[in-house]
Amino acid sequence: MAIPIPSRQLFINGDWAEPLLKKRIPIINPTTEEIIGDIPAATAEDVDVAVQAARSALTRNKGKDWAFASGAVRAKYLRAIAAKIKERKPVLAKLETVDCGKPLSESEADMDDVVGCFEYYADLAEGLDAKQKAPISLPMKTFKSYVIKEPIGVVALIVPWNYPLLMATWKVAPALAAGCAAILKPSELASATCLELGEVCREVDLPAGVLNILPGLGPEAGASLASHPHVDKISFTGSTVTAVKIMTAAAQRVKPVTLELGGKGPIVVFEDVDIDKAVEWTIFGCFYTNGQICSATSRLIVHESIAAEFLDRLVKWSENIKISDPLEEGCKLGPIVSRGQYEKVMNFISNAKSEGATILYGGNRPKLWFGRCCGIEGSRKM
Ligand SMILES: NC(=O)c1ccc[n+]([C@@H]2O[C@H](COP(=O)([O-])OP(=O)(O)OC[C@H]3O[C@@H](n4cnc5c(N)ncnc54)[C@H](O)[C@@H]3O)[C@@H](O)[C@H]2O)c1
Ligand SMILES: NCCCC=O
Repeated sequence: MAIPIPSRQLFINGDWAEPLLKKRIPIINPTTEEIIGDIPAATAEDVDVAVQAARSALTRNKGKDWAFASGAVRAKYLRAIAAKIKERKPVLAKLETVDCGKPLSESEADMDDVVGCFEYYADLAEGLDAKQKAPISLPMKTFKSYVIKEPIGVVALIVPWNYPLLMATWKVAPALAAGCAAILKPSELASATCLELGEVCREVDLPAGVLNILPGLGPEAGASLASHPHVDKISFTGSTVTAVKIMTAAAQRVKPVTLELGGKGPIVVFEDVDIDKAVEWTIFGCFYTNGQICSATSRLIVHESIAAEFLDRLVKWSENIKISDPLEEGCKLGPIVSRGQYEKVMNFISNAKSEGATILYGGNRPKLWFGRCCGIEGSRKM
């Protein structure tokens, strides 16, 4: 099924802008490994322009257009964005799937979450108005104290590829609800749906500069944002290695950061469980999002009295997972997002083997045409 891939530029100051150095990055469909389009690649030069646009958005009309508008005004935009995304769900879900490889049913669920998230923060933005200037009682009558909630300023939002539009929304929606102006830096591996958010912002007439979208390489666009003197805060989701770089850059200006990173998620199975249920949840935890989820149950600790039976059923379940083109009905496992990630996974398998692990199922490409998929169950005897 051919999906039209929109050709977009950077989204800066409410409009599309060609990257100043005219750089672009190919979009590779991980299922077919074909180049199906390209995305603009921002560099430090574009980051400067976008940061300036965001600062102007905060101060325009003395802040009354955005930063110091009522929460109800901002909520109106958030709801309008949610409505447009709901309208476009079928197209956005397909675009997400061809861009990052997750099964279509999961991309559809992500789009529902995106809509829900914008609506949720619209409610919170409205709720802010009643909380403004809440008095705080003090023992001394000569002083008055109030709580005033103000946006922190310009925020840089740097996100990964496994939930491209959803991870972006988790950051964009609260930032906008609070009255910040934002610069979103999607992952170079999956930026297509984040760029469509730019088109949605245009259609709902979001004030110019309130949201800017700058795809690009991490060390170029991402690093320039992290170290920019006029970015007030950074929110990052991704790997720990990158987080260290971002935190180091932010520390030079004592800039606050919020980090959501990866880890190793163990699932612990006791001897008194319903084995089939426990197997089902282990499989879900491990293979959802093609196994590329921060909360993946990537470490399994099973009580030894049920281990043999548990592993046996785990393998049987694994054999029944439908591995296919993620656009295909019923697909449960699509391709790994990129060649780089595929190689990382294969390295994990090879390291596990050399440390004495037994591969119970998979561990190789399941079909020749299907370049990058890998299903594995392993039991480490170490
Ligand atoms: N905790 C969570 O909620 C959560 C959610 C999703 C993913 N993750 C984690 O994300 C990781 C996978 O994502 P990834 O491979 O895209 O991570 P990554 O750290 O390689 O990249 C994340 C983002 O950071 C950017 N980046 C890379 N180098 C940079 C630099 N020097 N300065 C600034 N930005 C830079 C990338 O371009 C991308 O946009 C996994 O570890 C996963 O567990 C965590
Ligand atoms: N449901 C989204 C979880 C994000 C982590 O990868």
